[in-house]
Amino acid sequence: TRSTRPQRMLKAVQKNATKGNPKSVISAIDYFCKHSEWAMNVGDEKGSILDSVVTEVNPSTVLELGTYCGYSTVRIARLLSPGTKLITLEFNPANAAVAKQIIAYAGLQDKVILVEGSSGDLIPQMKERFGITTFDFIFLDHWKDRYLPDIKLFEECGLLRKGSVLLADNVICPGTPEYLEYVRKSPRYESKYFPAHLEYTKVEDGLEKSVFLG
Ligand SMILES: CCCNc1ncnc2c1ncn2[C@@H]1O[C@H](/C=C/CNC(=O)c2cc(-c3ccc(F)cc3)cc(O)c2O)[C@H](C)[C@H]1O
Ligand SMILES: [Mg+2]
Repeated sequence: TRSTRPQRMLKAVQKNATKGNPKSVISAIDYFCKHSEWAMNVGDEKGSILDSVVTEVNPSTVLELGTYCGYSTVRIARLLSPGTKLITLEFNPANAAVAKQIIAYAGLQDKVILVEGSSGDLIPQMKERFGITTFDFIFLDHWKDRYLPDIKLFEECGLLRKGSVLLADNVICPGTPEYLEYVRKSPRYESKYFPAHLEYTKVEDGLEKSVFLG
């Protein structure tokens, strides 16, 4: 049967990237998406903004919602200080299988805990399963209509502290209007929009950075 796009992306990484070199894995995926097949990775332009926010926060506890193929997982994990791990949630087993191999090809498997399952089920388990008190940094890049219910779940589960940073992809395209309204109107968040473009296109998109005020 025909391969899937994630499988073809993995092949491109294995063919064009250097094992153990995260930068080359990132470049190989971006090249594949620009010259072979578009895919919904955060991409190089928004990825650079993601890099700068991760570097600024220098988080000890990190969560990513929506691993997909692991592109942003690799971008984030390569910047974490020694001993710090990121937890990434992916509910599609086929995506998780590809992401696992891409993360391993980058040599970052020891810095990543990939959990198969739905954020709605897993967020309430973070404390007991992973010994998390609060998250320093959260990257939201899963189904866009799940950003708002999941941020409310973080609040309910006491997983945010004064200064926790949430960074959300696609707040313009495809768009997350309810989430955007919530974080921009709520007195409990200080929100800032970083304009950019939809990965590998000229379409407007951007990232919303929201700091929890406690
Ligand atoms: C209910 C379970 C929720 N909890 C969940 N828990 C765990 N994992 C979850 C959950 N919900 C989803 N996932 C996983 O995350 C991934 C899903 C990612 C979704 N991303 C987009 O839809 C998007 C679209 C465009 C786009 C823009 C323009 C276009 F024309 C077309 C496409 C661009 C972008 O940058 C985008 O990130 C993965 C496929 C999916 O299995
Ligand atoms: Mg996205």
